[in-house]
Amino acid sequence: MDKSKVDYSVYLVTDSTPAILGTKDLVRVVEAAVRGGVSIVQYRDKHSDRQTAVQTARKLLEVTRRFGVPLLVNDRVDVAVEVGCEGVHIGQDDMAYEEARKLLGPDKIIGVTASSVDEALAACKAGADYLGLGTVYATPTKKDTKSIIGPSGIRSILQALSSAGHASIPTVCIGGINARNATAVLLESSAAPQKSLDGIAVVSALVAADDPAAAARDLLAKVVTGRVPDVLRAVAEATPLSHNMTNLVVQNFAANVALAVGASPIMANYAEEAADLAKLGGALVINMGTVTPDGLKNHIQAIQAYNAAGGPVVLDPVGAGATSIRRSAVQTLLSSGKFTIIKGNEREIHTISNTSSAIVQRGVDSSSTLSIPQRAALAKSVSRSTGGGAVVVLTGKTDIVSDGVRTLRIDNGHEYLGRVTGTGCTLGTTLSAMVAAFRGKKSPLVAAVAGLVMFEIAAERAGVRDDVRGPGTFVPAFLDELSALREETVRGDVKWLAGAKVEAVEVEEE
Ligand SMILES: Nc1ncnc2c1ncn2[C@@H]1O[C@H](COP(=O)(O)OP(=O)(O)OP(=O)(O)O)[C@@H](O)[C@H]1O
Ligand SMILES: Cc1ncsc1CCO
Repeated sequence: MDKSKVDYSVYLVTDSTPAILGTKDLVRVVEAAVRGGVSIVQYRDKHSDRQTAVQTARKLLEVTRRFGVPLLVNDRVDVAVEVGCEGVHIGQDDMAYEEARKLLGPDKIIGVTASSVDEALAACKAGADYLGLGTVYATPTKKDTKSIIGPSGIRSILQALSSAGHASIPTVCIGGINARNATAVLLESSAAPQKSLDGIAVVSALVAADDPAAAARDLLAKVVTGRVPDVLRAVAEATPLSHNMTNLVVQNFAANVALAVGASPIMANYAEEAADLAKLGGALVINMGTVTPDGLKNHIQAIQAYNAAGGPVVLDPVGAGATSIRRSAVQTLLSSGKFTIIKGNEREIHTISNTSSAIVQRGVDSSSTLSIPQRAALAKSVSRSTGGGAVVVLTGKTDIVSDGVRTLRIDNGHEYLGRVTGTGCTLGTTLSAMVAAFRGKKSPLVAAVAGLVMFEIAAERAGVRDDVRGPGTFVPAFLDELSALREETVRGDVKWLAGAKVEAVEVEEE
């Protein structure tokens, strides 16, 4: 397991006590929660004897390995060593970091709890792989007021970490976090410049839940939404290059949208330039809207240049189902390299899908519209079928975003977006800015959701303005609102985010 790729978004800490677990089976609860969106599990059991702890850890490991998420053991390093799980979490009173590292070796994850700036800095210095910051709020089991630091304590620690050069250490907050307070904690702590939380750790919000999978989905949507300001701030800070190889219709609109969201656009269709441009830390948009044989050759060369430089590539297969040329062009593009995001409407994404998928075969002919569960299954299966694990964004009145594991729906937007040409294309440009600026954070899914939420809430705000009387007056108002959302977010005013309609959706395994 590559430690740098661990996703800390929704971090489940188990509790086997009857007061929290009740009479349920812990392994089943964990399995349901992981299916719902938990990205990392910590087995915490202060009471069982060693043999029981080893047995339970083995059962949990069987579940977490099946879903590809890491399992850590709280405190009991010997149990972690015996079962060979991905690492441990240690508190300030538990075995010292150095001793744990000696027993586990360099490749295992060691997380450390920190309740103060000093503890956090010491843990970073020792070499901890991530920090659990808290206790945020008192809980029935943790009333020790000394360690209760609230969201403002979290923010102070994050600020100190970033000033001390530890901005890249992953952090989760822990202690009394649940679906009701998660958004507030994430937004308040993300007011710290440069550094915000990577996730939330929860105990009873999942272990005591009647439906742990639904509770995990709910938390996942909140964590992803709570990270939107991070992405927008990263764009504002980096002003990343958005290199567009796009269609003839949207050149000017796309360049203006790039500027409004905080990126630096260049419309450059000559692929010989791509190797140089790829070195500038931006992202490439490949839009097939006005495909030509020459354009296709340039697209392939540019995709390969960005792949070689490790730069993100957004594919927009415009009109992919409309002609046989486009059908084969999109296949040529897909086989020519890797994509970070593939964005298209239902017909386009369906065209590039592997139509052996039962869900797709049942639902689609040229005129049909898929239900939300079918669209979610389609996005997920297309993401899985692209070997590199591209995030698939399926647009429409409801947008679906899937990274092949987690699938979310976004219900924001305004009908004027469907009455102006090129909104899909300029959304592609927006997404390129987001993935370019957020690439160090390794979460193109979060970047994609941020782009969608910003784009669509800007459209909602523009759509209700008094000076907007139709699609014509909508376009300039939309540019204004995109720009205003960026400015508000940079100022730390994220009230607009309360209007975000993001939900995780359950997708049946095929
Ligand atoms: N009726 C609607 N209500 C709300 N949002 C919408 C509506 N129609 C489209 N959108 C939004 O508009 C954006 C573009 O999606 P759409 O599916 O229209 O793209 P497209 O067909 O590729 O567009 P184009 O070809 O014009 O570039 C998405 O963010 C989508 O959510
Ligand atoms: C109208 C049109 N034709 C080719 S691309 C494009 C822009 C919307 O996708």
